[in-house]
Amino acid sequence: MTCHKRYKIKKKVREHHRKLRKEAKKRGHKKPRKDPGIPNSAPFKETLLREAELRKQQLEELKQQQKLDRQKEQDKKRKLETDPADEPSNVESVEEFGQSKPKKAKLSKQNPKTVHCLELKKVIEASDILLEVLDARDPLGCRCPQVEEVIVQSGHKKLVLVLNKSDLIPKENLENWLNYLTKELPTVVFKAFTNPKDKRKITKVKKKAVSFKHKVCFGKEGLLKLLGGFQETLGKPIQVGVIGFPNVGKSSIINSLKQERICNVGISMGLTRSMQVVPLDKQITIIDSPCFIVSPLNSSTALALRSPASIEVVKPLEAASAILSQADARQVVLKYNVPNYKNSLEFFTNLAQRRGLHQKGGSPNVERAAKLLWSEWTGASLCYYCQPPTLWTPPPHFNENIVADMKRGFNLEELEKNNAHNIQAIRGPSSGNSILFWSSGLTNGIIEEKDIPELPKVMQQGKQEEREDSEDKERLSDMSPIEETSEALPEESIAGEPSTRSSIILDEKTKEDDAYDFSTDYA
Ligand SMILES: Nc1nc2c(ncn2[C@@H]2O[C@H](COP(=O)(O)OP(=O)(O)OP(=O)(O)O)[C@@H](O)[C@H]2O)c(=O)[nH]1
Repeated sequence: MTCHKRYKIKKKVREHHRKLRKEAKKRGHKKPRKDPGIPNSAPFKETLLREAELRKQQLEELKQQQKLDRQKEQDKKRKLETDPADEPSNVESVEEFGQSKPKKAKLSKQNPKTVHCLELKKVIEASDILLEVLDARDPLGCRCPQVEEVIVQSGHKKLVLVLNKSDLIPKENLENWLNYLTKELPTVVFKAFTNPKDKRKITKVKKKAVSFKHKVCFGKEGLLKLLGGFQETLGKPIQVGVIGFPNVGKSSIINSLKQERICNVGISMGLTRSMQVVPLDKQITIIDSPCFIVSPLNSSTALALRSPASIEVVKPLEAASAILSQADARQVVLKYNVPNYKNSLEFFTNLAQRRGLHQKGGSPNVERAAKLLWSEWTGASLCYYCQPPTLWTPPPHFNENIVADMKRGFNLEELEKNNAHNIQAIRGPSSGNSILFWSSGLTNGIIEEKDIPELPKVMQQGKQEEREDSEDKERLSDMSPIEETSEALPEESIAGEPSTRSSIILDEKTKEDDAYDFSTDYA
């Protein structure tokens, strides 16, 4: 927005408020007095604030309940009005990437978990090699035994582990994990290209200037050589599927390999919703996939860290408390610069005060503090690490024959050399600067649509509306990807669009500014 337009709006708003005040004065209304809150000198201020916070939460829960009840009633009414035959009952078969708009619209009407499962199965089916991407901060927690079992049972597919985000863990820890994982499967140490301006809002003009050519990424050559070598032994073009839990960096790896912003990347979990085919060269094609669906039977920490927020309902306070319970309290206190805590509520109260997260009246906003911690632990900058188990025990779906079979056809010596070189080159944090975390182990996933638990009807409807909204956004983004995504996802920029196009859009916007009509737009 231009300054001219902004100042014009501000002026009009001031005038409008002045007018309202004048009218209220004429009618004899006085401004209600502001609540000064609890004075600092009051005894038990903390307890009182916490009680107030609890009361507010209860009130919100009540409101939520009422909203759900209202939705239930509306749902009933709608059901009576519409023809039940119109409802999507059976799962439609998903078309290939590049599917037509009406088919996309049909997909969006399905349970998103079903769509994820279908797309994932398609990716597994279409691939010769599957790259299971693991967040180096919790590699075991990013492995899904159910998906691995399907790949092993297929008999002829290869599984390779990619230890991504290796810049976020200490070097010794990275070495230990590499030693542990290579006992089982070929493992590649990787650090994908990430946008340094991840957390800031980037202007559209700056965004297009970001080039991949000079950005730091480790493990690309090693991975390409590994895939190239395998392709040569096979003697035919290969398809490589990239799979994993949300936010582990699947799309970032593809972008790094391609040196282009070809896939959507972002801090929000579950961004990729359908498979995307990216040809690397004539011989190798990479396929991006939506994330695994987490089984509700997992521990609450696994659910908090691995559930895509776009399709799962997770309460921030519960999720953050679960994460906190498995982190080293001493290091957490040092990292967040808060006093020692006895329970998670006390920690979040302290954190909210420390970060200036207050509600009206001055009470600490515990909910926002919990959200902040949760987003940091699922995001892309917090350094934490887990220790690998002391003894290597193969998962039940692996035996020695399978391990040997999975390694056949790869040049493992070259891979080892590349990994050693990358470990030396990657600058990770020291163990004092990162937080020790106790992993919950392998995370169970759902691969068959029939295993997906049914959502309560009311929630289905809520999610349906959300999806329709995002479908509309998608349609808009088809017209101008950079424009749209910059507003939806300020944290991370998205796939490449010819730079001229965004500048045209900017020009058009600037022209529009002068044509702004306050009386229609503000009213
Ligand atoms: N520090 C660091 N951050 C990374 C790395 N790789 C990816 N990220 C960040 O992790 C976040 C998630 O990356 P994505 O590539 O969108 O992850 P994804 O697995 O495709 O996510 P979904 O589409 O949600 O399944 C982004 O903010 C990336 O910038 C890495 O090697 N190091």
